[in-house]
Amino acid sequence: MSDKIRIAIHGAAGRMGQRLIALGSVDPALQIVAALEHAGSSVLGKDAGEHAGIGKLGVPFTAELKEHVDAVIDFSTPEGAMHIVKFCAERRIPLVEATTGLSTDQREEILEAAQETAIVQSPSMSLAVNVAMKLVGEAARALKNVPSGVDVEVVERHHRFKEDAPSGTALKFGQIVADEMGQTEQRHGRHGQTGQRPRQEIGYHALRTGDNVGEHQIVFGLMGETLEVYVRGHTRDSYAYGALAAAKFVATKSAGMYTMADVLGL
Ligand SMILES: NC(=O)C1=CN([C@@H]2O[C@H](COP(=O)(O)OP(=O)(O)OC[C@H]3O[C@@H](n4cnc5c(N)ncnc54)[C@H](OP(=O)(O)O)[C@@H]3O)[C@@H](O)[C@H]2O)C=CC1
Ligand SMILES: O=C(O)C1=N[C@H](C(=O)O)C[C@H](O)C1
Repeated sequence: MSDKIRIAIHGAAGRMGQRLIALGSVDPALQIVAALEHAGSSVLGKDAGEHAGIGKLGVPFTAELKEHVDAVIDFSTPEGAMHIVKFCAERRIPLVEATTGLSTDQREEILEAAQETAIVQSPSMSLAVNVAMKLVGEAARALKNVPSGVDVEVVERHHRFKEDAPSGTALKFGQIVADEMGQTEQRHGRHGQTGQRPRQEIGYHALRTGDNVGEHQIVFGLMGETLEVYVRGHTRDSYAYGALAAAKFVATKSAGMYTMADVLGL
């Protein structure tokens, strides 16, 4: 019996799924044993390695997980995510949950599932983004009492295929700021006779252009100067490597909710 960590990828035919198949299959600590897709997918039965452009892997796309696995990684859709969260919670299978665009209720359900199994959840598995989250928290803490006020806006850029806006990462950056500075409102874009900017809001601006794999710019605007934290992905592999590290981390953990800061030791 191999001592490799056995993983399944959910949403395995997608943009992220393909990179996880490609990178996971050459990681000596891991074995990809299942490539999961939804029951209506046109790829069912096809080889996941061939679909990912790495040649035959011997792992066909399936709609149901039958194999024993040590962890599942989910990059799919909110509906897909809720399906696999329930599945993993019922069977106590550790889960890496990366899908964004989740509703408040769905996030609540994931928290409840973490009472049954170990879950690493983050809107970004990237090392640079998670370090940027620390920096943004630090900046918000340092600036929260500036007497003339600080305006915070989050600008994010992603590819034209992205289905949710603003990105889960942008919302997380905003949450980190609000937890420190106390803003109570979200403003999504501006148009027309908006009036002066209220203090208590965080502005979000979502650009969708070309094949951009993800950029986030957190702007702290003061009177007389501006501080910006900017983090830019060059390739989806930055998210995929983080998710594979999270799978190794979560595979041996007991039930609970974990973050990428836990995985990365930040
Ligand atoms: N946390 C992070 O670091 C990152 C998170 N993401 C998030 O991951 C998610 C996926 O992104 P991306 O790979 O670009 O998207 P894609 O649309 O390329 O991939 C999603 C895949 O999931 C499949 N799918 C759809 N519904 C279900 C279902 N019910 N069950 C199982 N699979 C399903 C899709 O199939 P079909 O095409 O047939 O619908 C597709 O193959 C998004 O929410 C994105 O925001 C992305 C990058 C990084
Ligand atoms: O859809 C994407 O591509 C990405 N989605 C995540 C998000 O919504 O924050 C993470 C990353 O920026 C790429």
